[in-house]
Amino acid sequence: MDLRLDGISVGAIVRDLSLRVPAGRIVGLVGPNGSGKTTALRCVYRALRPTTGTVWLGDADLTAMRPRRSARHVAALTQESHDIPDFTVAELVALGRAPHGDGRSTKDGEACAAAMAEADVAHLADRHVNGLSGGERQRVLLARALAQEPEVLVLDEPTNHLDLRHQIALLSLLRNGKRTVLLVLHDLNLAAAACDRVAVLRDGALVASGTPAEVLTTELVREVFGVEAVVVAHPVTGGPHLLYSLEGDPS
Ligand SMILES: Nc1ncnc2c1ncn2[C@@H]1O[C@H](COP(=O)(O)OP(=O)(O)OP(=O)(O)O)[C@@H](O)[C@H]1O
Repeated sequence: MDLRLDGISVGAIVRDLSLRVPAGRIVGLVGPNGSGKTTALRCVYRALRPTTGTVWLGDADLTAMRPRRSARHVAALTQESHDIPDFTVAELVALGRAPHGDGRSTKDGEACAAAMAEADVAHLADRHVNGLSGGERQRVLLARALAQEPEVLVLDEPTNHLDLRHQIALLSLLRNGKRTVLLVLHDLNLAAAACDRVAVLRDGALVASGTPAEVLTTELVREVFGVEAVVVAHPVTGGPHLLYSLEGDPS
């Protein structure tokens, strides 16, 4: 099902944002710090109600759906994970099954096992979440979201804390899956590699949207991020790849 943000505003933080994520596609939301990316995402995973506008999942109004029902369709990996209870990894991942039932059926067990394998945390099953490293914890929260078996995944800077191998594994998992994905990324090269389309926010408003090659240009990066970037073709994939120098380096 398509996910559609239709004229979303949140005070002056997000302004009249319209964005479509076609079913099974990955759209990356990028933009400078404070441009409203997390706020826009929070409207999709229901942590925030937009002041105006609607979030549609197919032809259903997500903002009007009961939370338990919307959680059967949409799972989120957020930056709001500071107060998770000190469960074991297996217990925390099992919470992802809550929208579907009591979490005790064979199907629930299978979904959790598959999610933990996908997120590479099966070996941590009996560890307590509070004793994990930042990256391990991030992968456990991903496993919880995957255990929800959502059609739509919403992720806020999911590569945060992850080492290179796990960054690539996570984005490959999204690419190779069939889910509809909206994610915030800071790394424009990861966005170029992983996303079908990229949407750029500045001061709460959408300033560009299109394929990575259409959007991630030297001009856009200069105008929106104030950074000089050279855009080259990735030698393997042919997609856009941005090169930067530090200020003061010879040019
Ligand atoms: N609950 C809130 N009350 C007041 N201001 C808020 C609130 N949440 C966010 N803001 C402000 O709205 C602006 C956008 O915040 P948001 O977190 O959406 O940006 P972002 O693009 O995700 O930023 P970053 O890249 O730094 O994570 C910021 O200036 C922030 O301080």
